[in-house]
Amino acid sequence: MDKIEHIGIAVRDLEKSNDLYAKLLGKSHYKMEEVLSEGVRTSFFEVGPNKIELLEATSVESPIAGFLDKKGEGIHHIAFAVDDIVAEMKRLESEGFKLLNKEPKLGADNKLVAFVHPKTAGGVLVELCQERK
Ligand SMILES: CC[C@H](C(=O)O)C(=O)SCCNC(=O)CCNC(=O)[C@H](O)C(C)(C)COP(=O)(O)OP(=O)(O)OC[C@H]1O[C@@H](n2cnc3c(N)ncnc32)[C@H](O)[C@@H]1OP(=O)(O)O
Ligand SMILES: [Co+2]
Repeated sequence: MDKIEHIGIAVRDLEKSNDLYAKLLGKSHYKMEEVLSEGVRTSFFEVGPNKIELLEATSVESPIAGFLDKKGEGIHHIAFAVDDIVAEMKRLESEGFKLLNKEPKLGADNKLVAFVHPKTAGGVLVELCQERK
């Protein structure tokens, strides 16, 4: 794990939350992007070497919709930057963590991503992110 790549925050209204985080951080988001496969619309803010990723559900099946229903708005996941996501997935599996996807999948912000089940990671949903070449 190289660094915290982003903190994912579940929000109900992306535009409203963009305004809130722009006030909080003193700067606007630098991009918005929809990830159809995840049923999310995202908005990214840069904070030094790290990022904040706001996530709004675009479908009722979206993991974000389920999270909002059960827990409301708030921190959803922590994403770590990795050099070799396949190797890292294998290492985590060998350490007893449960991966939520067999292969890396396309994420937002030009990344390959994978997720670790929160029940095997101390109650935290962990995302691995590898920069797509
Ligand atoms: C990829 C685009 C973008 C990017 O950065 O590139 C993203 O980050 S997309 C983010 C949205 N996508 C995902 O979250 C994919 C991975 N998530 C999942 O597969 C599910 O959400 C899962 C498996 C974490 C939970 O699914 P399920 O609907 O089965 O939820 P339950 O409510 O039954 O949860 C089971 C158990 O886990 C706890 N839980 C659920 N979500 C979280 C969370 N975000 N953080 C911590 N814990 C979580 C939940 O409370 C249940 O625990 P229990 O003790 O049984 O109540
Ligand atoms: Co993320």
